[in-house]
Amino acid sequence: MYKTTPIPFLKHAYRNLTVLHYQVTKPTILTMAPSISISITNSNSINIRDFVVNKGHGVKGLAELGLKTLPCQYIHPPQERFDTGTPEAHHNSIPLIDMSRCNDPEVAEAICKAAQKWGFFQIVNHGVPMHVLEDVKDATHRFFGLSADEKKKYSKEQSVTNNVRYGTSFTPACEKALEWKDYLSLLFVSDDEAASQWPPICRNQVMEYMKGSEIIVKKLLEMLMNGLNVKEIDETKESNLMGSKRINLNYYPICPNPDLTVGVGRHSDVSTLTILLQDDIGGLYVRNTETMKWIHVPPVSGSLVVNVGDALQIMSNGKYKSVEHRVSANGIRNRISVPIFVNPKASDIIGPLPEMLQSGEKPLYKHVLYSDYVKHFFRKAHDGKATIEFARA
Ligand SMILES: COc1cc(/C=C/C(=O)SCCNC(=O)CCNC(=O)[C@H](O)C(C)(C)COP(=O)(O)OP(=O)(O)OC[C@H]2O[C@@H](n3cnc4c(N)ncnc43)[C@H](O)[C@@H]2OP(=O)(O)O)ccc1O
Ligand SMILES: O=C(O)CCC(=O)C(=O)O
Ligand SMILES: [Fe+2]
Repeated sequence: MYKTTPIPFLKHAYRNLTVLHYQVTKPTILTMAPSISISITNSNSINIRDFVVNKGHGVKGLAELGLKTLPCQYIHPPQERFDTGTPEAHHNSIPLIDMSRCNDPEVAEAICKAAQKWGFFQIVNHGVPMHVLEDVKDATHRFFGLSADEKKKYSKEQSVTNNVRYGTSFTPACEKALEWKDYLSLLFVSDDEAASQWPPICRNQVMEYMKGSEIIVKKLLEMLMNGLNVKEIDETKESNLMGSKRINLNYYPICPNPDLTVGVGRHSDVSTLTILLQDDIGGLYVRNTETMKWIHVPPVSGSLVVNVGDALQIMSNGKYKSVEHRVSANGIRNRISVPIFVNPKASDIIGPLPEMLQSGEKPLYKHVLYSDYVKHFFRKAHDGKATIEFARA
């Protein structure tokens, strides 16, 4: 890698139009992804959005240019940046729950309490084999190790199906500041579709992870329903709770100025439950809804992070909380995470469960078509807890 001098030169205050100018000392070839090189001379410039979003290099391709400074398109306003200065005391973190005694009422109680207070908890001894977790992490690194051209085959523009999507940031077209993350999003429709459409480099490992987590997902939802006095999960409820699954592979490359940007901005998930596998790097922060402070979710080897999504907050009429969370960028190591979003079916209508309203409780949410709800989420930049207002009664 050759040496470059001052990067970037910020042309305009606003990001969409900004062109990043490089000044490069001799020689003028920057080596990037294995098979690609860009020739940059003193007069050359590249358009960041075009390079990252349209050309499919992603933020990983950008990071691999050897930037010394964060491009202005990624600079977030001060109030959205991470102040890692005063972390909450260690005891005040999300619960870590041992699922090996999953028929013990105390375990069920701990889960329901965590879903009410934190909306987040971690589980160990969950029954998903360790090699399945390791394999899907390796597969994630393999997918993002592909060339930009290979990955771009799965982009919105080129993918033969809407159910497979490679992208970067969250909604680049709507965002004032981009997020420092690339992703591959896989909506599970059927074994056959996954076998023919998911990228061969990771599909078996993702399938194993998805199938391997089915038992614990069911168990968690049963416990949570029990806590709402829902004794039987009939066909409709089963569809509302776990009628569809989406698995995202997230990649957060090393960032030149992690303090100025975010990996993922403040949001709540639109799922029923999310089961998240993170590696050992750390960077996920959860809002403590009582103090409003951000709490770090420490990586625990072999654990899975579980969080309540908006669909479950709506169905439980607000009893279980889908809590705001966000991810920092990292200046030293690349990070990956693999969430499984367990959702209602797109065609389901969701609202507070009848059991929640039996005793005269007022419905906090109206009934909404789930696909309308998700489209609303995907139509805007991350905006914290605002999404759920779409379903407010
Ligand atoms: C990426 O960064 C993220 C992602 C998240 C995700 C958190 C979740 O909770 S995901 C769980 C979402 N639930 C489901 O997927 C349920 C089942 N699926 C559906 O209901 C449908 O697939 C659909 C989501 C409603 C989309 O249906 P379709 O009619 O096929 O419409 P499209 O044209 O494909 O999409 C509409 C609109 O949304 C954008 N979009 C769709 N899928 C994704 C995706 N996986 N990632 C990002 N954006 C997506 C798409 O761009 C379309 O907008 P256009 O403007 O392009 O038309 C949390 C945090 C993150 O940082
Ligand atoms: O990477 C993480 O730890 C969390 C990512 C996340 O919140 C999401 O994909 O919805
Ligand atoms: Fe999330």
